Amino acid sequence: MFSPFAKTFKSSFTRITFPNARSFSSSSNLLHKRATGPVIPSTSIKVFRTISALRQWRRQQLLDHRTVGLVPTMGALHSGHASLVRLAASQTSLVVVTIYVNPTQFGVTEDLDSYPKTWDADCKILRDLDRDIAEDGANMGRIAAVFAPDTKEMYPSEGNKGPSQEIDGKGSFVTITPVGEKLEGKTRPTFFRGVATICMKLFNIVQPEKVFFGQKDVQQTVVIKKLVKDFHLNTDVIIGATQRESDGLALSSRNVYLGTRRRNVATVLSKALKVAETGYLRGKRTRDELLGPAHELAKLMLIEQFQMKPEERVNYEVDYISLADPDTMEELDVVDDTRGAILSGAVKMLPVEEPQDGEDLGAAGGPAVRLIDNIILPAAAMKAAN
Ligand SMILES: Nc1ncnc2c1ncn2[C@@H]1O[C@H](COP(=O)(O)OP(=O)(O)OP(=O)(O)O)[C@@H](O)[C@H]1O
Ligand SMILES: CC(C)(CO)[C@@H](O)C(=O)[O-]
Ligand code: BAL
Repeated sequence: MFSPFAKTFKSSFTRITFPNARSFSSSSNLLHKRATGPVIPSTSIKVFRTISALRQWRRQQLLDHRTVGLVPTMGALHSGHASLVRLAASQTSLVVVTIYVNPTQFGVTEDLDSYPKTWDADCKILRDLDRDIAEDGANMGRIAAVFAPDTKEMYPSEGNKGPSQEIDGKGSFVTITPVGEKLEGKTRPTFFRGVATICMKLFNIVQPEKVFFGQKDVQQTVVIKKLVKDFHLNTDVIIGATQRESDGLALSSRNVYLGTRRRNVATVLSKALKVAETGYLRGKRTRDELLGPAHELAKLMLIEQFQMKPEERVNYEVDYISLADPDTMEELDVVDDTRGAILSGAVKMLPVEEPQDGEDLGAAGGPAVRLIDNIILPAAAMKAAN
């Protein structure tokens, strides 16, 4: 494990048509065809589809003493991903971005099949981003490679049927408990098993000096830190700040499912968390003092919606709003000033009622969308030594 070298990949580039969202990859076959070659056109960014090809490249970089920063993604790239790539380029010589929609982190009833796949747009984003990075003299590195394997490459023992997505499915899995069973793990019981498993594979293949993850998926960062610590993986975990729309909504690939009506209300979660954060900054420390106003805000916003006509309103369910320990994600009754806490939440935006003719319902017809977000409550500054 974590032996110095690894392999290659192939990707399927499944094309999905989104009837109501910006079109993703359907038209630009030119870039698509070119991008299946060894580099993204007009760049030096290599495209690896097999583990063996990637390992061969990685071996040379090791011999040349170049550091590698890994940014794992599921594609459908946005400015949140771009910020992680920039961060990686500021700290390592060669940035490797992985684009792989990992089936084992999706439950059997979740959106694996409709998950946005935007290969052409992703290549353009990486091309432009790499140019920007090159122009900024402060950077240490560039985007060196994209690793976009297919599922046969990543789950070699599972053949054509692919790995199990069932809760009690058999296979070679990594589990990180109890943290992976709480919060997101409660609603998505196979999620962190899938994430830990695919990240273990990616870390073994790419052998990065540093790995970069977004704060937006805060529980994922806790799981990854534990994976690295408990399996003695030789890499540093670096967390990048959550990137947001101007109204506070955290960027997320799944936001394309929202459509206009729900997009306007999707700020409910970030607003609720902000209310709790304000309480903390004003000196409140107990669970009730912090989370009470957050739940109240979410309730009031929903009441407002239900005063509207069905064809105008939006419905949502708060899955959880949590106040948890920053290392274990155990729920807290009171925040310990010396440790701070993680405020996090999940809201399910339900499909709109009475969709109107020509209404922008969002990608894939506007299914239910699970939004997650969080805010770190910092440990109080230590008093000056007395
Ligand atoms: N708004 C954001 N700010 C910073 N990092 C982000 C943001 N959104 C995603 N990331 C990070 O990008 C990496 C890849 O995430 P992923 O490809 O799943 O995108 P996503 O937008 O989180 O998608 P999804 O909608 O499926 O949750 C993860 O480390 C994730 O935390
Ligand atoms: C880390 C990750 C790329 C693993 O598939 C995914 O969970 C994500 O995009 O956050
Ligand atoms: N960013 C998290 C990936 C997922 O929800 O599957």
